[in-house]
Amino acid sequence: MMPLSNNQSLVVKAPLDKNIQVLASAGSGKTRVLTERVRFILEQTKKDRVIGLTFTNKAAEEMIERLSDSEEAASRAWISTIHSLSQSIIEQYGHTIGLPSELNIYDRDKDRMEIFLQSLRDDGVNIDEYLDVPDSKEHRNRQSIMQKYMDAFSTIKREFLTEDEALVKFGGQERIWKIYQDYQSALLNSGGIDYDDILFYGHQLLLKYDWISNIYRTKYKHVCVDEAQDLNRAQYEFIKVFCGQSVKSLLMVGDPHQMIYGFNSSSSNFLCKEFINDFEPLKFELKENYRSTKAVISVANKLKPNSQEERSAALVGGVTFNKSQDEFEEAQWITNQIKFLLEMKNHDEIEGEISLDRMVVIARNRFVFPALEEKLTNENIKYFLKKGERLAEPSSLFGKILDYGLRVKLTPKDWVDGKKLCKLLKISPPKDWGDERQLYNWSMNIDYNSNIQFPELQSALLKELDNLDNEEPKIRKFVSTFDQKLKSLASLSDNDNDKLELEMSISELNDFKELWLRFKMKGVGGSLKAFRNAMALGQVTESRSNIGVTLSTVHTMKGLEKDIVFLMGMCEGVFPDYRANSNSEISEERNSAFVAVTRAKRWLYISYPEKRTMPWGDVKWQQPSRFVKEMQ
Ligand SMILES: Nc1ncnc2c1ncn2[C@@H]1O[C@H](COP(=O)(O)OP(=O)(O)OP(=O)(O)O)[C@@H](O)[C@H]1O
Repeated sequence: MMPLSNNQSLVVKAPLDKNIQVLASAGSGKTRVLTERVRFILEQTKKDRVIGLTFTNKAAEEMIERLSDSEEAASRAWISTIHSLSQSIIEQYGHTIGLPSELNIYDRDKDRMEIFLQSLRDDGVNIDEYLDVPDSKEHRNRQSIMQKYMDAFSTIKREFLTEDEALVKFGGQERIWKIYQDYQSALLNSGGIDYDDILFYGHQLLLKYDWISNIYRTKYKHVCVDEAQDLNRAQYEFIKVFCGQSVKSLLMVGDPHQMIYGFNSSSSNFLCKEFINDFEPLKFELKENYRSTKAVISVANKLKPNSQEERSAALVGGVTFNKSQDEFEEAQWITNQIKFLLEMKNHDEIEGEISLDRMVVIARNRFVFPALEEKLTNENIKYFLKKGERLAEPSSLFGKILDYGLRVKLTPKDWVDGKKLCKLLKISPPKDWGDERQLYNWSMNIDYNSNIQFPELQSALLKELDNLDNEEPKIRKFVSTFDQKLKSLASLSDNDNDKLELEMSISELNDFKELWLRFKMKGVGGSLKAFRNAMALGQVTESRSNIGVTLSTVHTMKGLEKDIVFLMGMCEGVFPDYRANSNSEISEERNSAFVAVTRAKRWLYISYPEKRTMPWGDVKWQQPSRFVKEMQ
């Protein structure tokens, strides 16, 4: 491995009892410095433990991978996302503030909405009548009002707003606080919490009970935070109270130019201002870009003047711009470039053979990709869409029953999933929720003559789910039983619809098995509850090897790099997004463009179409993105 630069080394070897701020540009080796710092702390001390905090599970895995050769790291370093750390605190001590001992995390937006609507009904609000308007425009309008409430609840939790602050922020709506509190109680009454609550309650526990925080503070003397430009109030306050007065070694690394989660209430102020005021850290800057060629750095610097310094040994590289008539011609152009590069095979600037796995096509959002996907498929070029950490919704009836059934089994009070299940099974929902044997009862109530697909199979599925041991579920056996059942049904069936349903069911059962195996490999537990929560927190998303050229949104490519980057669909309205109007929103779009560009190690191709077909069929003229104009 290349040695650390002098500046990187200064950070890694800084005194162990000091807080440290590192402002570092794209490709300057942040992740590298962070992992080497963890290694250094472990080497220099005999017993000290370190916590490394990241935003995504992928980033945590990347760090664990880089430290995998260190035995000390295995026993004395805990690398985790901020949410996972908080979740484990809640699991241990949540009962002290009245949280259920078995946590159910409502990870789907529409489930949270259902709980919100129920809390309004309980309050005597006739919300169903309100939402049931025939005019479709008005209907959407009212739904979006409800969504605004949900967003407000998230903001209250992410920004730790008090009642008064919430009142100011949401324009003097006097009832907002009461409505919010009712939603919170409704969540707890359904046996669960939502994603934002994880940090909210974790913070509350650490703040209220010194004895709990001291357990962690005594154990972990060093805390290292990656991508700290993306912290929001809840995350920052959580870290702050986690460290308290006794942790004297808090390292925060970040790049203000790459702050792209403003919609999550993130702000680089936490790294750049509050951290300085609260922790008085030593300050370091890393500007040299070790990743990219001169050509890429020069374009990045046009978007963000003086953000990057060229390393003296940087290669020349290349940036190409292309204007196409429409998105189909653009897709053709990219496909041609890919073929040309593959035929070239070798080039001095690329280590090893030029192959599809060295390439990524990045766009502002995933709706830009269809034309390209079609072209790549026609030309037999393998590709895959890079997924975020959220799991896809199941689409077969079997997959849905498996998913909702598991949730209800673990949280019998979870009426949200319970009701969905009853609807699918065409049985009437119970009056009271909480019966431990609900699934078994429902399996007996299914009417085999009703028109649900494969009622006997679904009934058997509920029974087997009910049978699973919570602590030591025999998932392999469960999966193989249903795999056989589904395959034998498929061999008997001659109805196309049924065959399609069975095919999807088999594939979703397989996904379930893969998730389980991945979960088991992680060694974070073996119970069904731990499994479900790992799914909710995105800790077990796809491990399947991805083959071909990567298609990714900017946000999913954060922190990663490829030799060859295509940046497509660069029109005004797409990138920057048409919803970005204020200065701060546009500046965040610029950060996103900067992140996209700086993923490139060697060559960058930037393209835009002059016309695009809208989802409703119209063809619309496009303006090239202002960012393209700046970069050209
Ligand atoms: N001292 C060094 N010498 C040579 N290469 C280095 C050095 N430090 C880092 N690199 C390489 O530079 C690239 C960028 O490093 P890394 O991913 O750690 O940067 P980063 O600052 O986290 O990037 P970003 O914020 O843009 O995602 C990697 O390929 C890494 O191996």
